Amino acid sequence: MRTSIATVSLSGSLTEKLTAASLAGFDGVEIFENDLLASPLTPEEVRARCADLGLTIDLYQPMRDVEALPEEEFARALRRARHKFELMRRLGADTVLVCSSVSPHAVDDDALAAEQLSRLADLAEDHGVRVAYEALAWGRHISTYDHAWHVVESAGHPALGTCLDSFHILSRGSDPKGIEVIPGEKIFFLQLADAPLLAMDVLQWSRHYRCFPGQGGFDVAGLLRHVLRAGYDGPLSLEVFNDVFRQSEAGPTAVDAQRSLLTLQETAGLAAPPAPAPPTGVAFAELVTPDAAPVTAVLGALGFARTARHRGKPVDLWQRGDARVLVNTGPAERRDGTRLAAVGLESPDPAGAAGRAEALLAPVLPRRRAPGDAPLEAVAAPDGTELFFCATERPGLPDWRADFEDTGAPAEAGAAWRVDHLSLTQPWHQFDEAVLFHRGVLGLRPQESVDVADPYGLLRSRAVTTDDGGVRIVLTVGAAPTDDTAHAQHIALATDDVVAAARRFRAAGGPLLPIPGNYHDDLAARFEFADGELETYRELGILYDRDAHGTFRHCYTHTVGRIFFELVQRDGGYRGYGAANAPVRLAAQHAVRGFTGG
Ligand SMILES: O=C(O)c1ccc(O)c(O)c1
Ligand SMILES: [Mg+2]
Repeated sequence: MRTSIATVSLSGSLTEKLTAASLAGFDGVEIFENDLLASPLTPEEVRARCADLGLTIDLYQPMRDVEALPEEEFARALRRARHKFELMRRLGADTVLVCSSVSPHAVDDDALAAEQLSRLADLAEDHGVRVAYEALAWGRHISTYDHAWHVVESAGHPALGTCLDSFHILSRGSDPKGIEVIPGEKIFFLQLADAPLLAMDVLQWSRHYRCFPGQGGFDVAGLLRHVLRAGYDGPLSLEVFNDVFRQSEAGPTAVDAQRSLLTLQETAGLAAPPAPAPPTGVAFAELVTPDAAPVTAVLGALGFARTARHRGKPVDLWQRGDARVLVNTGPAERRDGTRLAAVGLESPDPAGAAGRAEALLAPVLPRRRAPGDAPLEAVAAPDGTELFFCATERPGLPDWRADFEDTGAPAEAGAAWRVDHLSLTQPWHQFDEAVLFHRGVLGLRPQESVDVADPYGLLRSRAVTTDDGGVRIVLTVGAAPTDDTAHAQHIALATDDVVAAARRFRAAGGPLLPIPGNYHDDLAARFEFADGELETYRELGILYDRDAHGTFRHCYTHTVGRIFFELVQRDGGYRGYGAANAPVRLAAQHAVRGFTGG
């Protein structure tokens, strides 16, 4: 179907918004009145610009406080409307959005509302314009879509139809099934937006927290199915009021928006991009560093061995069990200190996964291959992390390790070792985009969003995972960009004996993050432990958590550059990440930062 986006969803001048929408592949736009008023372009120039960019103007909006008014006030509304219809002729826009009245003078009288909307539609018809009437969730007397439709239906005017907006419908908990009784040709326009599930005033929620479908908690695809069953065949248009998107660059936001519509259409059965081929595990995590010594000292103390070296690049493979860490000291990588630059995702179908990623507008990375290197498909995540789709020991697929030569160093025993999860800090303005990217492009499932108190800020964290936990990526955001502790990334390593792993690390000279005694005192109050168990945790700085499924024990290494490691032991199918312990961990990291340095 045709795709459209409201200019209010993007940042910048009208020209910047239109350019971004066009580059991201939208077919049309809804022009917001404020964007036009603030533009130096004449309506004719806006029309020409849109035509040059291959965009149609699908909607002009909004007109407010038109219906169910005392006659004098309605006369003033008609006067305004006449001006706007004339303007729309200059723009070449044929549909205007009218929001349900919020005026204190509006009366609770459906017959009057229908009569006045009908008179407005008469005037619109004379100008070749159609009126799409939308119930605002906070409308004074008309605030639900079925009520708005009832008024439109009783007006019975050919130039009057309704505009459905998923936010207004779903935020009020209305049942979208009722949309199916509306004749498709009377749905003049469809606006789509998602939102996180928040308990707050609906106007504030709408004006500040909307997000693109797939980023929040509404079943927008379910609503779309009802709209399609009604016979709607107009554009799918995104109308997203969001404080963060208003501050972000329009170009990437528009791509994020288009990706949202692509996955939404897939879910609703309207499009079939290459099917998701979710990763089954983490093949490797790649660190880049100007100086390998500090981080390889940590890996060595954790029991990793340098088992192989890349044949053509300064990249070492460090391994313990199925946990693999690449340490890259390439010259291009010397600037930012030690950081996690790439993730190898174990894929049953690397080419298929890359094909889907490309279809969903993920930037495909140039293959940095030397002749003879195994083919590696890679895309960039929104935060710049390179994601490689690769295969380890899969019959019929090239093995990424073919590019590495064994060092002969024996890997330490530890069959149970693997990457449990990766925690990746997102740029503050790309959190929702990152969630949608990992869900849509990689086929991971977003979990609940969690707030974590940091002594100097508040972090938001959301895991995206495969159902079996083979891949777990924790996306985090928050605190000031200058806060190094909140912006560290980490690699969590699963072991079946965290106590032994912690002791080994410490015996090898690796400092474990010290945890305050108050924390362990509190654990004693919350849980019962076997004799000596708590004392061991206290001694090693091991944190503890329990959920309905099992238990979680974890501890932390010191930080090198932007990276630290976590050792975790999950028992009994524990599903979380120890979020309850994260504030203590963050405070402890702030406390040691002064003398262990970055
Ligand atoms: O917040 C508003 O006023 C507003 C205006 C126009 C819309 O289409 C809408 O959904 C909300
Ligand atoms: Mg709307």
